Amino acid sequence: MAFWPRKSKQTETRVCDPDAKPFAAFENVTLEIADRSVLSDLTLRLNEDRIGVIGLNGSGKSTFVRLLNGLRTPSSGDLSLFGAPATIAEPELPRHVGFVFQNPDHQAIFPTVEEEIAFGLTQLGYEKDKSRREARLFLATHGCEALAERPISELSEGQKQLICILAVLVMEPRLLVLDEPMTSLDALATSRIRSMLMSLPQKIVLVSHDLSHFEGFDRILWLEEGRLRMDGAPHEVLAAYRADLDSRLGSKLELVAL
Ligand SMILES: Nc1ncnc2c1ncn2[C@@H]1O[C@H](COP(=O)(O)OP(=O)(O)OP(=O)(O)O)[C@@H](O)[C@H]1O
Repeated sequence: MAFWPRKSKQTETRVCDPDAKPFAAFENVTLEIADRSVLSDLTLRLNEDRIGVIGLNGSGKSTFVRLLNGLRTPSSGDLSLFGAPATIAEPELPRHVGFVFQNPDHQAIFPTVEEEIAFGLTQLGYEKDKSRREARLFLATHGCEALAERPISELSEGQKQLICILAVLVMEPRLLVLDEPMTSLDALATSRIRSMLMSLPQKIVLVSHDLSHFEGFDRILWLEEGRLRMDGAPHEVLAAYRADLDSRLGSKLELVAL
């Protein structure tokens, strides 16, 4: 599903400050699912324009980024989003946080591209006709006008993912959270989407296993078994992560050799 439950089209921003610095503040945040600790004791403040999240499978990356748009809530600790406690900010988060999933088929819900884009505008309160017109203009701005009437199901994976990103961008969120959005794309589609992401004015939090996607990023968070193993400048964190992967691979190879 692409969108969060909205309380009302007319929901006015009351508690969130879109310009809050940091946009997210975690204080001893822990999250349990089915009595298992998935995130443990996270304390950090997020304010950079480009933040990457890395870690092995199951380390808690997807769960972590879902805290940023209210899809998950902490079991304990304090989480503040856009200057307000997460539980209070939650109804306003769809206005401020756009979320892009790994699989566009889990996100796109309308038959055609134009309808998918227009839906976001109706959520902002546009009348149906105006939202369709504005959707067309928005697609043209991003060089995608030719796709407007195409059924989403008939698009390539790269085109689908691009439309999913545009469908959240049309709502002009302050923060774009992307959970492995380029996993199924070829090198060309990946490169196009990456350059488009880097040119956006939005703050971005990106989860990826492909470390090359973090070129030009400001900060990397490395999660391991639900804890923050390292947090810092990309060149330092990525080098440490690569070294850790190498040592793990090395020890596995030694075991195989035995
Ligand atoms: N709905 C759920 N029910 C039970 N356990 C869950 C659920 N969602 C996540 N988990 C558990 O939480 C842990 C972290 O999962 P998460 O998807 O956040 O990891 P990840 O780092 O994004 O993994 P990947 O790289 O494989 O996508 C895993 O052990 C997972 O099994």
